[in-house]
Order: sequence, then C-alpha cells, then structure tokens
Amino acid sequence: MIDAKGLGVRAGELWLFDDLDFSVDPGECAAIVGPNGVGKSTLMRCFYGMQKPQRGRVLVDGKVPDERDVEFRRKVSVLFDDSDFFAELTPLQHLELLSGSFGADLGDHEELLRDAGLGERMRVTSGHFSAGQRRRLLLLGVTARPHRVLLLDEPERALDTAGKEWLVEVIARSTAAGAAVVVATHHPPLLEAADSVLELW
Ligand SMILES: Nc1ncnc2c1ncn2[C@@H]1O[C@H](COP(=O)(O)OP(=O)(O)OP(=O)(O)O)[C@@H](O)[C@H]1O
Repeated sequence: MIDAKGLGVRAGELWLFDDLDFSVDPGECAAIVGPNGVGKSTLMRCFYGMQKPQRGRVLVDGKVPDERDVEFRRKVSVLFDDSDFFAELTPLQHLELLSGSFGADLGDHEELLRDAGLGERMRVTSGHFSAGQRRRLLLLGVTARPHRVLLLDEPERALDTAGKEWLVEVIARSTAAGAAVVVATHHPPLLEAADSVLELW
C-alpha cells in the first residue's frame, strides 16, 4: 500500500535520510522510531505528499501521494502535529460531521465516544478541552472515519495511561479492518504491537 524506494530528504546541507526503502501492506502496522530531529515527521510528510523527497520515490496505493487530491485524502487518514478540529462543535457533532462528509456509518457514536474516554464530554463544545481530551477526539476522528491508510505522528502525545492503551487498541482495529498504518512514535508498546519497525538514526 505504501512503497518507498531509495528515498532521500535533505535539510540544508545535511541528508536526514538517504537511500531509504520502506513498505507497509494492507492490514499491517509499521512503526518509525528514532531520536528527536532525526526525520520521522519529515518521512511521514513524504508519505502524505506534503514534502517532496530530493531522491527516490514513494507510492501510496500505486500513485505518487498528493495531499491536494480529494480522492487521495479520502483514502488516507492522518494525524500530524498541526491537526486540528472545530472548537465550536461537541464530540458528537464532530462524529456527525465526519459521518456526513464520508457518507459512512461509523457505528454507534455515543459508544465510540465512551470508548475514547469522552463519554462525559460528548455534548460539550470542544474548544476548552484539555490537551489529552483534544488528542483523544482527534484520534477518534482519524481512526473512525473510513480510511485505507493511516498516518499517525507521535499519537501518544498528551495521552494518559488509559489513553495510551486505547490508542494501541484503535490502531489494532484499523489494521484488522485492512488499513496500512504507519506510526512515528516514542511509545514502546506501539513498537511491540507493530508488524515492523524502522529505526532512523
Ligand atoms: N523544511 C525544512 N527545512 C529545513 N529543515 C527542516 C525542514 N523540515 C524539518 N527540518 C529539520 O529536519 C530535522 C528533522 O525534523 P523532523 O520534524 O522530521 O524530526 P522528528 O524525527 O520528527 O523529530 P521529533 O521526534 O522531535 O518530532 C530537524 O532538525 C528539523 O529542524
């Protein structure tokens, strides 16, 4: 589903990575690890077509990724650092919006929100949510919407222990439904649960 060959990205004079091969198939989760600043987010941005590699090529479902392409965006669900949601909407309204825009039945919205630890907050506008609550809502949105590819950049950020356990579960649900998942992470249980691990250094 994602297939990269000979990928190289330079930041200034320095090659963050070069000659990198990477692939992830439907129903599999690949984790990317490495120290701060090594290039994990940059690699994820290449998979979403937000960053053009200086060398090599990446294909997603056989095509060069293009974040501006509506068909591509419908297929590929992403959580990046700057991902955001509508502060004036409640979590229930977020799910209704997603369901409507994808024309999809996401399941029982209240049950999904209880499962995400947002049961008490499902009818409260999300603008004043805590960092962890916002992260739970974002993660629920990107994992519950229809997708064939899921890209998650440090999804564990701001989550408490229960939230991190839930995160491992929702990723497993996504792969079980046949999605190809890539997760850049510093959270060891996500590495243990992954089918493959790419270490950048
Ligand atoms: N567009 C750019 N131009 C120049 N340098 C960049 C650019 N994008 C990223 N960098 C640099 O590339 C390096 C890798 O950044 P990146 O965000 O990919 O790292 P990361 O592995 O995700 O780090 P972290 O674990 O801290 O999130 C950093 O030193 C960053 O400053």
